[in-house]
Amino acid sequence: MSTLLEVNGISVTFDGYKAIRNLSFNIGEAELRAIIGPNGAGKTTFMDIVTGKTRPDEGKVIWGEMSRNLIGMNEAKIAQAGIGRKFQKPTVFEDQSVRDNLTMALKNKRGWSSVLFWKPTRADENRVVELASEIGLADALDRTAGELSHGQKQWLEIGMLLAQEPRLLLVDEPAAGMTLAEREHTTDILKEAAKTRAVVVVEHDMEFVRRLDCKVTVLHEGSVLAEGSLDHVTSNPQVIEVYLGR
Ligand SMILES: Nc1ncnc2c1ncn2[C@@H]1O[C@H](COP(=O)(O)OP(=O)(O)OP(=O)(O)O)[C@@H](O)[C@H]1O
Repeated sequence: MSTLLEVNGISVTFDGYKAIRNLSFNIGEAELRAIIGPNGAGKTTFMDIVTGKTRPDEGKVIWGEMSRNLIGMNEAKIAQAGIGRKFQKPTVFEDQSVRDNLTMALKNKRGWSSVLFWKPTRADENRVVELASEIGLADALDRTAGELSHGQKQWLEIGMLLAQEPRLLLVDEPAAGMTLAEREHTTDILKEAAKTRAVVVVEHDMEFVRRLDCKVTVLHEGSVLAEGSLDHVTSNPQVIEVYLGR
């Protein structure tokens, strides 16, 4: 598998505290990866660095075939380069229908210049239906987003991000606040999405991570402590000590 994202020697200090210490690891094209680690391990800061929200003191984030360094690029440029981020809380337009939310996400993909005069084509309408079915909301297209359950809102937001066709999707704690059935469906959506793009999931819920059935990176004190299958990392004595033993 070729590398899509390479985090190379990243360090970040907040008020004298080194939150990220010489962090290095790679994400492949069309890879599903889980990132776990105890509170304060640096998971959110890692996503903030990749998306341009936080600038590291040292290191590079190398992206794509052209090996562009993302450090120093602003958040909008990084999003345009193909990196989407799903925050923990869903941020859908509550007063709009599922269809309109997905349509707006397609519209955003076209950029600001075309936004004013943009009208969805038949192909766009079909894409909206396709996206709704990918996220399990085909029957809810005309429902108002505000009426959806928490899990459904999360899926809608994932659909809105997929509408923008990112090559890398970063997802922050998708399982939080979901029922078991919702968590299972979320796993399916993320696994399916990762067939055609890289998906990186930060998650505390171990059962959810097990169902993702993918390579796991364990962070601790801002560095990679272990990497491999969930069984491999959870049998590592250091991981047990710093993370699972708590
Ligand atoms: N803006 C900031 N200013 C000061 N310290 C920060 C800032 N952001 C993060 N930190 C510190 O950096 C460390 C890493 O935090 P981070 O939020 O990345 O961890 P995390 O692994 O996402 O934790 P959690 O699982 O609790 O979300 C923590 O010690 C945190 O307190």
